[in-house]
Amino acid sequence: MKTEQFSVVTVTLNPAIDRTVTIPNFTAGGVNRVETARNNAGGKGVNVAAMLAESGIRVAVTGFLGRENTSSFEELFSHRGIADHFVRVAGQTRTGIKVVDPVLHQTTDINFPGASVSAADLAAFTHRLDMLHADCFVLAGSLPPGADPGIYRELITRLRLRGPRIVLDASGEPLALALEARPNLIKPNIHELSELLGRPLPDTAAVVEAARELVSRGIETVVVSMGKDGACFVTAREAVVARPPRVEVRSTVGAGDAMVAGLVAAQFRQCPLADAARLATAFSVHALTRFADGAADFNRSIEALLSQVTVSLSQ
Ligand SMILES: Nc1ncnc2c1ncn2[C@@H]1O[C@H](COP(=O)(O)OP(=O)(O)O)[C@@H](O)[C@H]1O
Ligand SMILES: O=P(O)(O)OC[C@H]1O[C@](O)(COP(=O)(O)O)[C@@H](O)[C@@H]1O
Repeated sequence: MKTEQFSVVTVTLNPAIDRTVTIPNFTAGGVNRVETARNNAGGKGVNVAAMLAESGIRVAVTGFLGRENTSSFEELFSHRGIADHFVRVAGQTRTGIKVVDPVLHQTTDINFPGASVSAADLAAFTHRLDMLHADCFVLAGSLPPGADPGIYRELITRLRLRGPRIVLDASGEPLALALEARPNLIKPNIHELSELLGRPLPDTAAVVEAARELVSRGIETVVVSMGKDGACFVTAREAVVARPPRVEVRSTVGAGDAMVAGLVAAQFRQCPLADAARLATAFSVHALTRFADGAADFNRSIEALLSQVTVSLSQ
């Protein structure tokens, strides 16, 4: 395989098919009846790539796909013009259940661990990654069984030699270890950041302070998403908070991934932090207000949402 150049490469080591079921008044411990059900190819880096492709950015995807159920992924990639560099491995890509409750307005995620990857699979993936060149790499999501928790740290160190920007969306031990390799941008949600630092983050001021702590450890940009309360965007020079408008949420699945996609798109526009916060939030709100089937005119939808986001400076 010869080397190929892209604007963005997203890495999803543990992709997932999202089976979204709509259940009005979903009750844990009770009998629940499904109103509608649908399957979408997903996983963090896949969702980021799908949105970037919609916005017109040339993107490739890699990671591991179980060779027994690739069709929904292949359809998505060919439909969106995404270059498919996933390594095929034995077995099936996991399917996760997303319960959307249109009455109680909440989404319940049931995520599975995923199929194991072997040492040979990991070697094939590293070889594939070496062939892919991009201005920006996005490493996102949980790890499949068989991958070392330090894998993001190692991948960042390896990619760093080639000089791209590196965005990481991870949690738990893989995130903690990866920080040592200093990705350019991370986007934990408030729960992931609280777990990382081992303390509660009761308000926005506490979140900004925690993000500054990570900036002081050498991460250029730390973005902390806080669900309906918006997100904090923090660099060494400034901190801003972006609040989404009140919208009718169809599903929160992929809202964080959309924010990552918006942050990457903002890098290509060379936006100041406040504009990047506005754009990233508009991407998230776009994802919240429709199911993952693509908008008739993605860029027009984003433009319309930009003015509805409230951005303010933080202390
Ligand atoms: N219920 C909601 N109402 C309005 N905006 C939301 C809602 N949930 C998420 N968002 C928007 O999506 C962004 C990312 O969502 P969040 O749930 O924090 O990410 P993650 O999926 O990574 O946990 C938020 O910063 C916010 O702008
Ligand atoms: O890799 P993880 O952490 O198990 O997450 C996978 C899940 O996250 C998603 O990418 C959605 O993530 P967000 O809701 O955080 O944006 C789903 O498509 C997928 O099922």
